[in-house]
Amino acid sequence: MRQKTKQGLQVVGLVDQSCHEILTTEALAFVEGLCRTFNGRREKLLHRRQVRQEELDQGILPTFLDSTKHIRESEWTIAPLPKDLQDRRVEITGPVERKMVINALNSGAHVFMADFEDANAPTWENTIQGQVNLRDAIRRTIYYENTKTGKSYQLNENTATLVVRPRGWHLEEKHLVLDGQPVSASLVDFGLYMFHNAKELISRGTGPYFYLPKMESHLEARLWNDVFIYAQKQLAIPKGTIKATVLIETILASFEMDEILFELKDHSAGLNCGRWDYIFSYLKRFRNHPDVVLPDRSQVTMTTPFMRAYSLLTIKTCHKREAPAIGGMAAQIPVKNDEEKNREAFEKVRIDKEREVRDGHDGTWVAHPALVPVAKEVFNHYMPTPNQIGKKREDVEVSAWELIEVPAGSITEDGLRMNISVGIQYIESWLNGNGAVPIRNLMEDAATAEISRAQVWQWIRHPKGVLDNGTDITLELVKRIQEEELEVIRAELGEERWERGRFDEAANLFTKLIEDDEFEEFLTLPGYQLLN
Ligand SMILES: CC(=O)SCCNC(=O)CCNC(=O)[C@H](O)C(C)(C)COP(=O)(O)OP(=O)(O)OC[C@H]1O[C@@H](n2cnc3c(N)ncnc32)[C@H](O)[C@@H]1OP(=O)(O)O
Ligand SMILES: O=CC(=O)O
Ligand SMILES: [Mg+2]
Repeated sequence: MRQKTKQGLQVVGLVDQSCHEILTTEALAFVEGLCRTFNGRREKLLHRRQVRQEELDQGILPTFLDSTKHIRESEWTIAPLPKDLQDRRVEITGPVERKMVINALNSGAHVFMADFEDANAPTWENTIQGQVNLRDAIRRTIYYENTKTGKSYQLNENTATLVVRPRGWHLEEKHLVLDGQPVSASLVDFGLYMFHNAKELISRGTGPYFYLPKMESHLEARLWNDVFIYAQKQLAIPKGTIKATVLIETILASFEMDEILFELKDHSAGLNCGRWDYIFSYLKRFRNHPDVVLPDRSQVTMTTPFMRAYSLLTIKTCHKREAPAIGGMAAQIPVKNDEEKNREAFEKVRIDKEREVRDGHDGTWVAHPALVPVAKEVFNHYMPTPNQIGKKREDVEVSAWELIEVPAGSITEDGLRMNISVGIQYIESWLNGNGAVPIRNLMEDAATAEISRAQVWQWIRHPKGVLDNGTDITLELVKRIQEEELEVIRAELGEERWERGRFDEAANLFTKLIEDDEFEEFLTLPGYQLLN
């Protein structure tokens, strides 16, 4: 069904009651204004990413920019933080699904990052229903009943501060078309949320707060800042009301942290270490460098030198600018029906959070409500104040070389099998509308799945792509293992789940991603063509 605004934004997709409530004429006009004003710049910045890739392919390595030295070397700070973003010691994340929104807000975490990005498969239904869920949560009318169990859900008196992550600049929303072109998904998620909720949030003593994903440069941050200025003006709310935390989750952004904070400084709420996309970005941007081959995914941790360098630099940079530096996501989640494994998983999370807080992070992410107390206990112990922005970490020195240093390690058959199996299982879930899934007792989302497929792509192509038993990793080997792993998945899940699943499509997409010499920028781009 198609619906057309006066100005020309078309809705291409099912228009149900939720759509009528969210896609009002006024809301669509607001989104259209955003798209008309900013899409040209978005496209240019995406093109710039390609140019930067070509330079990297030619061996021009990233460095701290000469042109912005004055920003790095001068004294300035971000604007003061609002009260409800000063203590962010535990942040839970999750997709914008109704039950999870309620559970996350009730979890005891200080912040809930409601995710239209890595944890969400952007079906039209998830996109619109996500907006409905957030609208209802903000107004505290949200209610959910599980008809199978009879369990009902509503908000507790005290809930987490809500922060929303719109989709990244690279994604489009095909169900909204302007002048024949799908519009920017970032502007849709941001625009609809702002339009419906900014004033309501302010009236309730909080504000429109965002997490901004997958940026590659300070110019992309400047675009967001201009979007904020425009939106605040259009909606007649004070400049600086919007606050945004930028995920440093691309290798190139780690060379521009000061500049990113500076661009957003009236709207900044600091930086976060998006470790999973960061690993993916490292693989992606150096994909044509035969020497930059990472070991098994499980061996690349936050204590791997290039990851540790990035996390410490984030803390130092943020604190110099009076900005919070939020830590990242440990992938462990509770293990059901195995106490010993569950204890080990919790211990891994505890160790990760202890390193973060002792280094100087002001808060951290958890993927599951059961992990909130774990992270909270660690942060309460080591961080008696609301944050530790006062810990300046001037002792930290990180060179350009340390940010990109290739780590040592091995590639094992288990690691290869895991990448293939997890990659396909994740894509299959995503195609079914689930963007965050438990696989082998770990949280998997779009970022972790990207690492899996990028590693296989690289290992096939580079001479260092050799298993620790001496076997060369070839496309033929990967295809054979893929067949075997599909049989394992089928046996594990059972015939019924297999038959109603989309495993053939997922396996075909995975094969295409690793077969194509042209590295696909994001798996969600071809994936989106298969999504309703
Ligand atoms: C790389 C990055 O970008 S990280 C950030 C993006 N990723 C995420 O946000 C992942 C968030 N986590 C999740 O989605 C889930 O925890 C998963 C998919 C990993 C595991 O989910 P499940 O196996 O269903 O968890 P489990 O069965 O243990 O859940 C128990 C309860 O906790 C709830 N729950 C689990 N995780 C969350 C969460 N993150 N937020 C809110 N509620 C949650 C479940 O809804 C369930 O509720 P119920 O008992 O009322 O039915
Ligand atoms: O978004 C977070 C990440 O680790 O990626
Ligand atoms: Mg990410």
